[in-house]
Amino acid sequence: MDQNQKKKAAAEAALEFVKQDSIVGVGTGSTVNFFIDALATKKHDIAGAVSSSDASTERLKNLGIEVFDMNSVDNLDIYVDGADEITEHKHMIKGGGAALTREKIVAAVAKTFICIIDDTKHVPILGHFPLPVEVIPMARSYVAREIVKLGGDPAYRQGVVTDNGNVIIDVYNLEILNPVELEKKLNNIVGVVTNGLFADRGADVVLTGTEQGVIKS
Ligand SMILES: O=C[C@H](O)[C@H](O)[C@H](O)COP(=O)(O)O
Repeated sequence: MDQNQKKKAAAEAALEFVKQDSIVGVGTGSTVNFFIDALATKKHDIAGAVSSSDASTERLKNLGIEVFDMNSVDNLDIYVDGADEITEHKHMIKGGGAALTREKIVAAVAKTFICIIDDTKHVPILGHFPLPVEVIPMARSYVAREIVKLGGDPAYRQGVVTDNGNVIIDVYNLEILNPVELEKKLNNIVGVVTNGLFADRGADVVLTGTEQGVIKS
């Protein structure tokens, strides 16, 4: 079974959490694309979706799923999204696809965060995957200098503009022993919109696609 088959299996397993007539929070990325395709098979059973990126919105609409404005939704049962890394404490690094800020907003509103991944995403300590930080463009150099003070190696993600019109700094060479604390410290730097640590609000349910099938934790 290859990585894509594992992602697809995890994504399809998330369907069991989708409640009748509900609005579903939808993340971004290759694993979520499998979820959106699966969700389309239930489109007449749900009220619609809220989306964390222009890319997911387009895919949802193309498959006939109504996408609501986030400001018109005051609560969500579930948010389904992938991750770039996840620990046994369900802390994550996200934002490999630059969608971290909208992902964090939708996740914040949802009661249950369901993380769908293949088994390569599990790590003992976060930080091997470079940590994405979304930054207001004029603050880019300042934020990079502040990140160096925190012990990271910042790299500007060339050519990438987020859906919010900002830039991404990827932080290399971090061994993140206290993700909740680092998440707060990075968010305190002026010019940072948000960072890709999802630790203060991590996942609630993890569905991992493996050779042996989907494991729920
Ligand atoms: O910005 C992108 C998101 O945080 C994705 O959820 C994350 O990068 C995982 O993506 P994929 O499912 O493609 O591995």
